[in-house]
Amino acid sequence: MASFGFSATGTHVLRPNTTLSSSSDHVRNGSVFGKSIFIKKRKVGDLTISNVATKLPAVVPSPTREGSDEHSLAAWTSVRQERWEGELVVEGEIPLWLKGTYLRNGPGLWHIGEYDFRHLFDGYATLVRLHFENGRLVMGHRQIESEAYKAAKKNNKLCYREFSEAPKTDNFLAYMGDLANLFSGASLTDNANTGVVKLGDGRVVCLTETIKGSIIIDPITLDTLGKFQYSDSLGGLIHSAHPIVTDTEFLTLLPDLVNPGYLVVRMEPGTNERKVIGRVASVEVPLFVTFHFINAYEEKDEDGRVTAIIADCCEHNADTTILDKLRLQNLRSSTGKDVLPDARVGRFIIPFDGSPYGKLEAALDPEEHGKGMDMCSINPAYLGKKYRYTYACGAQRPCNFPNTLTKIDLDEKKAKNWHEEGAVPSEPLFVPRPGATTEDDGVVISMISSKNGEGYALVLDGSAFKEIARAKFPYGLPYGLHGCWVPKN
Ligand SMILES: CC1=C(/C=C/C(C)=C\C=C\C(C)=C\C=C\C=C(C)\C=C\C=O)C(C)(C)CCC1
Ligand SMILES: [Fe+2]
Repeated sequence: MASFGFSATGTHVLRPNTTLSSSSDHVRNGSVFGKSIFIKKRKVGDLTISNVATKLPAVVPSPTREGSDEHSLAAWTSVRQERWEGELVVEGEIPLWLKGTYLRNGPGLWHIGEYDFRHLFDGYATLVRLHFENGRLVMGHRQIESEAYKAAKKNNKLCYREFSEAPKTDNFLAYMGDLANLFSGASLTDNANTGVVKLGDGRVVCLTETIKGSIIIDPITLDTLGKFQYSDSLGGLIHSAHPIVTDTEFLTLLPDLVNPGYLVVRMEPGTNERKVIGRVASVEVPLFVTFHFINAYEEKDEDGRVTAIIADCCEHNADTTILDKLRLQNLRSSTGKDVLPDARVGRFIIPFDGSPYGKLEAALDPEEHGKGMDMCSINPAYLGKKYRYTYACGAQRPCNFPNTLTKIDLDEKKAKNWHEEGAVPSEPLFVPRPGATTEDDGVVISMISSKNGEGYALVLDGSAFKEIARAKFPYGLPYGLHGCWVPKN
């Protein structure tokens, strides 16, 4: 009995004029849960793609399990099989300049055997790949082979602590052992399910909030290549899984438990060594709740002197109940109910005049984006600079989760919203057009869960914020968190 519920053969959605290769291209490629995956490799134009037909036990989550049935939103239902790859049929036109791969990571498998996880963040890392080239689109998805995931498969039970889940202990002694392992970090997960970044040296690393949950993957095959082993002696158990990554540096925060605060660390491309470059000094600001900062930059006066730091974030009105709303039972049961707590683009104004107080205000009227706001991106060329546009998920009420894609103009204080009734979009990633001279010249990529249980990739024009292409997935995929763009060089 396979430990994970997967469906039968992966179906392949192919463009009308392509044919599958001969069976001689079948490559038996390892096995998942004792079953075989057959991969057919073939050339389509200059795209090498493989169609993965998985012969796995047809164990589909029961209607009562995970609240799933063939018509429920796939966003909150476990990914139906370990992996799939194939070319999708594109409706509309993908710009020929769009050449590269959008990788999106997220917690897409929310059960083990008969046990269903409680929280969105608990799921095992599911990596989705959208490769754009010559106006065509190849999609793939695959589980990340963390120690936590492999142990769960092998033992058919939770073996490491996840966000809201802890392994069951049989007795008090085992409980004390688990507690000791918590403080040593041994029982903390390496389930790298939160984000994925491309380092300046080309390595692609999946991340979660635990340092040991830094895992290198192959951006083409989605193979798990191994742990990203930091070579410094900074130690610690957790870090921010939301680093700043450019072609020249990787910056993140390490909590300093000895001298309360955060260390700012920097790692250069081609190395695994993080170096401390500073600490986070602080001023007092109003209470706030955020998961994600959008951008920050120096505000200067007419003489070029820095007068303040402006830092924008997706701010939940200092209300922590958003975490409870992200419990899977709530996400599955409250579809269509207007229970999503309000959120806004929170703008911090941190003064440089020595004042110990900073301000927090809404950067625009939250009604512009339905008082929903999270999962944001910007044009990476404007990182750390004064900018005008951010792309995020907003709300069209009534809703229990952000259900629009939203382009926010911070100068005009206006928003443009894309919405499909009953659908849930994941984080919109802005990809600038090579050679672009304006901030919003590019495309926005997202993955959509439709209300009928299906799913598709969506490409919007970054300026008009109108749909230019979509491509349906072979089946609905679970919700995902953060992604990155890996240009085809
Ligand atoms: C936070 C810690 C841990 C784990 C964190 C994990 C696994 C994921 C965190 C994901 C987050 C913060 C996602 C936020 C999404 C926000 C959304 C979709 C908001 C929508 C609102 O409208 C460990 C690994 C358990 C360690 C301790 C700390
Ligand atoms: Fe995040």
